[in-house]
Amino acid sequence: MLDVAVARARILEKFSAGGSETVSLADGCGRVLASPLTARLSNPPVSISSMDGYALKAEDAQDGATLRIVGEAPAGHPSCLTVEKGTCLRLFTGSQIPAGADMVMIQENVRREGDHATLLSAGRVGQFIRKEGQDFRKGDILVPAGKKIGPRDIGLAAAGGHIWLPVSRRPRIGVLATGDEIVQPGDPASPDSIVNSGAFMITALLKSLGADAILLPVARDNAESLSAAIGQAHTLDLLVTIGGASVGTYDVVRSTLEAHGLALDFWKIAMRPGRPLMFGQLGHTPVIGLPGNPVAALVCSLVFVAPALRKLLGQPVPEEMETEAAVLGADIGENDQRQDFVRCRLTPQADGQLPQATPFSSQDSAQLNIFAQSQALLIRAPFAPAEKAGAPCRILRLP
Ligand SMILES: Nc1nc2c(c(=O)[nH]1)N[C@H]1C(S)=C(S)[C@@H](COP(=O)(O)OP(=O)(O)OC[C@H]3O[C@@H](n4cnc5c(N)ncnc54)[C@H](O)[C@@H]3O)O[C@H]1N2
Ligand code: MOO
Repeated sequence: MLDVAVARARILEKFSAGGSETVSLADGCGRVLASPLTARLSNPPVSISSMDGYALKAEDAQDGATLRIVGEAPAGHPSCLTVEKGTCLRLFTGSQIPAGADMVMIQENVRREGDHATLLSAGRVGQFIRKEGQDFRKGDILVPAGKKIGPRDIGLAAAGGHIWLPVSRRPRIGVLATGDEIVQPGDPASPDSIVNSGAFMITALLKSLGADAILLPVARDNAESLSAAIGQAHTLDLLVTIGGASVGTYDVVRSTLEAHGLALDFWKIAMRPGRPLMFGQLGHTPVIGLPGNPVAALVCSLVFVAPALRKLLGQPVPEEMETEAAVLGADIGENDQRQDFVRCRLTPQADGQLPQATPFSSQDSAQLNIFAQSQALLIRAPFAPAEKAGAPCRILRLP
């Protein structure tokens, strides 16, 4: 059986960035930036006041000094007056700093009588001035390519003068559940049916990561039904199938795909859960066959499908899975030949200490309730020895 890291590398080498498109700033949140976003203007574009008060020369800013007020400049209405020695200009938060002034005295520290202002404190050069380009300068890179755009990036892009954003096209990923026993959520329950939790869960994950994930109609365990679904594969960047990949008589996914020309790369890997994982290429479309057990399907999606999607989106993908350090919260037995992804609870520890990862007692790959309560997967290498509580370990946080 293939090693997990080798299987991951074999999958990832078949994926590269898809195309890009332009969306409006208002539609950009959650998309992945396709090329770096450069400031088209400086922020602030000129030096402005950060307080309501008076612009003056720092050399005049002595406690008790009285200055003549030469005019007023509300924000958005700059004054053409120059602040000379012995004078000041009334301004407000966001007002442009007038020529000649090099500081702002906050109005709480000024007593105004008619057109004269008496300073109630001293001041210094630059006080309460937001300098031109203090936030960023024209030409600065504001958001790097490959970043998933968040609300703060939208604000930055707006301030930088952008109304259109270059983003990666959303990869089209078809999610195909298979099985005669599979019914859709909400369908009348029968004792011999299993609800299609898998495809809904995988579609939700892929959408949250930026894909145009398409929930395909459930295919039955026969070549005709599967063939109908597979016929759409050429319109997809990736086809993900769920179930029917094992060794049972009715596990016909692989044979049907092969009859349609699937070039099988591998089938079965040394992973728990996830042993029957399959990967191949159907024409131009890669196909990842996930195991039917829903926990196995999602764990495999995190390890293999999510990084493939990142590559399609043009995002950097580290060569190795990104795991975190933790300590075991309980003793654990030795592992067999499969790399284990153990559902566990994470207990935060005091500052500076690693979280404790405690495995759930049941690790059945069909148990969604325990899976939903898990915060991480404890990763155990093939043939890892038994370990005691407190021993260092590696975890993969669950989304
Ligand atoms: N003799 C063997 N039996 C099995 C082996 C094996 O090596 N030898 N492997 C086991 C492992 S590990 C897994 S995982 C499963 C996976 O098998 P399949 O990928 O063929 O999946 P199915 O048999 O179709 O389904 C397994 C299980 O999951 C349910 N299922 C399927 N699709 C969904 C869905 N979309 N949503 C929710 N649940 C789903 C299905 O009803 C079955 O109960 O095989 C073991 N057997
Ligand atoms: O490894 Mo199968 O993938 O759940 O139990």
